[in-house]
Amino acid sequence: MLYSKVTPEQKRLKLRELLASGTVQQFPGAFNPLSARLIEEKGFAGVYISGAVLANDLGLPDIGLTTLTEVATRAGQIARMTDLPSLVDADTGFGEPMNVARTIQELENAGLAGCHIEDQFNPKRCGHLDGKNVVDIDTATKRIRAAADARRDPNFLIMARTDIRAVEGIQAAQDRARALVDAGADAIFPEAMRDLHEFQAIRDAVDVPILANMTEFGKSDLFTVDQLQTVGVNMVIYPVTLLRIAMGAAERTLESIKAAGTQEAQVENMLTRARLYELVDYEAYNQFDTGVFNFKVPGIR
Ligand SMILES: C[C@](O)(C(=O)O)[C@H](CC(=O)O)C(=O)O
Ligand SMILES: [Mg+2]
Repeated sequence: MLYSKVTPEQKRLKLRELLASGTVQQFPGAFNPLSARLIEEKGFAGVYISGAVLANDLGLPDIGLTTLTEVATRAGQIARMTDLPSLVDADTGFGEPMNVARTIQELENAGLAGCHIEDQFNPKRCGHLDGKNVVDIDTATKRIRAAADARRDPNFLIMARTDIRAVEGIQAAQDRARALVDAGADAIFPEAMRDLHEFQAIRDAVDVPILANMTEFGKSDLFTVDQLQTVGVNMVIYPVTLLRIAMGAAERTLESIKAAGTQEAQVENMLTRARLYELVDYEAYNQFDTGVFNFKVPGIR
């Protein structure tokens, strides 16, 4: 009922354990707080909170227009719905290294288990689009050092994302990954890897956990967990999958209502009222009310 009773500290510890397990951990992207509960119920390891989803949900393109306040608020709303650890996309950290430091503390306050900070220039863009640019090594490492120094919970995961592969190639990505780890990154997100060999190259370059971004319509094939396991990936995200599916269903439903004059044909595809109530734990609220308001005190009429 209400929100998760697992504390942010416990979730961060859990994330560390998951990443140390040696098996690929799946983190689907929640597109709203309730979908985080669905992700947990279906047995996934954790929840990813995508910057693209957050921006698109507001009707904005994913080009760094969302603010720290918007991201921390929404990420906090999602994280508190689940007992699982949540990893949030903090884009380029929302400014200069000092802003990055503040970003980390706000995300800690919002109950996140960790975040990733990338080395793109602003305005940033989806890592799977062409025409990206990255900042120099000095700026990139300063962002990560500021992030690592700012956290108050040593288990809050600072993941460094590098977008350099698409600009300078896989060798540059290996070099940058090493430098980011030296600067204090706990994990590496190598963006827009072309194939499994490239994930292997990053695996060979660093000792920390690495993430695979299995976003649809991007530069990578959609590898299975078994494939990713063979190249030593620790965590896989499906960042925009649920939003794409939900919006696809919404579009088809609207067209069908328009054409048929009723939603009748779509009802079988819907989450039922009963299932929706189950997800929001409606029954527990009924019980809570009974306990609080239906008490009797002897002698009081
Ligand atoms: C992972 C990502 O950063 C996101 O915001 O979810 C995006 C996903 C996407 O646009 O498909 C990315 O840059 O890969
Ligand atoms: Mg993003």
